Amino acid sequence: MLLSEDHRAVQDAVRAFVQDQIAPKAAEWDKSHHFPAEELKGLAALGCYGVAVPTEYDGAGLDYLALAIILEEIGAGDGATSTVVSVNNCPVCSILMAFANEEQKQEFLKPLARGDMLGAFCLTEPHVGSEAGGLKTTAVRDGDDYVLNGVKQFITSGKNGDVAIVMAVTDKAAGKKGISAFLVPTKTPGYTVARIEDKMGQHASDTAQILFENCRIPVRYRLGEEGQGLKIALSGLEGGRIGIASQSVGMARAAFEAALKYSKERVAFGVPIFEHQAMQHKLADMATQIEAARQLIWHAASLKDAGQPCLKEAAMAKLFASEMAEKVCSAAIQIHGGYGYVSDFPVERIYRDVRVTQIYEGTSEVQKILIGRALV
Ligand SMILES: CC(C)(COP(=O)(O)OP(=O)(O)OC[C@H]1O[C@@H](n2cnc3c(N)ncnc32)[C@H](O)[C@@H]1OP(=O)(O)O)[C@@H](O)C(=O)NCCC(=O)NCCSC(=O)CCS(=O)O
Repeated sequence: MLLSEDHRAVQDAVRAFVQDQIAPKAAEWDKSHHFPAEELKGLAALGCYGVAVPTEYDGAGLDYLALAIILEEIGAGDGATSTVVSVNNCPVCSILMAFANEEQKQEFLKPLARGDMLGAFCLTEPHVGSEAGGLKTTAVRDGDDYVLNGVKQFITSGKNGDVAIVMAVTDKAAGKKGISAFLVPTKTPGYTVARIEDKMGQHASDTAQILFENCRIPVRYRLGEEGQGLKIALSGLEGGRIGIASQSVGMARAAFEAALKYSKERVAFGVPIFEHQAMQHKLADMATQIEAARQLIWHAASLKDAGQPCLKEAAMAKLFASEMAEKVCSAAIQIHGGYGYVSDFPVERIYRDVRVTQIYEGTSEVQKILIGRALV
């Protein structure tokens, strides 16, 4: 698929910023677990926080293809940073665009799209991940308020975020149709960061467990109607999966480029190892897999931009890209030999960062459920 001049311009601008401001700092952020607030502001100024949000709501007014391109570029610089930006765009901004009323858009969507606020998405719970409809957090109506109680798990930007979209049960008897969605400013009393996860990778983004203890929010912060919460969450995850697929390609690309460079420098048996046919075959496979994943993502994004159903295509893109990325990053370590296993070279960090793409925003197994359903 050929990119338009406009998409190329977006790609060039974000790539230049990422290679200047993010990629050189990623290793240090990984070691110090530093949250890159300043660089995120820079990305927000480039329009990366609300890429597909219309300009009337302070977004960049672009499309999902642009978002895919942008998240690949950020992912190539730092996986963790691309996760923060991805979640803010989808599911957070995309859900607000689709389900928020005008007042909610003014109060939350505009600052989220500008980068004056950062968003989080609270669906997963300690005992409920893939079975999204089985969540236990409750929201009980009390006059003009709802009172939230429960625990949410693995929440990107749960600590550094300003507002969270929270799914909670409002009618237990109604099962999946008894779940509702709420906007919860993270400063609301009763919203507590219970723990920050000590992760394998992606150290520059916070992943939090959030405790809701009698967390009281006004009824006007409910998104859509009571009972629409699961639909709202799952529709937001569709674009989110295009985003995670895109960051996977970005990380795989960075690992591939590091391996290609190393293969031209490292000498074995009298020649740079790149000269050995076995090495070229490995690199050829990696480049081909990356391009195949990218094309699946751009296809899914283009369908979404055309207003066509893309649940299956987004699942395929996420499944293929995240599985591909782990294999490519592993191959990049192999090409580096022992140096691939130590932190002097970037591939060790990228491999740790990329592993979770097969898990969050729906595991590979969940993507196969979605693809399988579409085949019936
Ligand atoms: C495994 C599942 C796919 C099972 O789903 P269900 O069978 O329980 O739900 P459905 O009946 O299919 O859907 C419920 C409802 O939603 C509507 N829906 C579904 N998808 C869409 C969509 N893309 N657009 C619009 N509407 C949609 C569907 O039509 C139904 O509505 P009606 O009843 O017809 O009115 C599912 O449970 C699943 O996907 N599980 C994985 C959850 C997941 O990805 N979790 C990760 C969360 S985020 C995270 O990991 C943390 C990182 S971060 O901070 O974001």
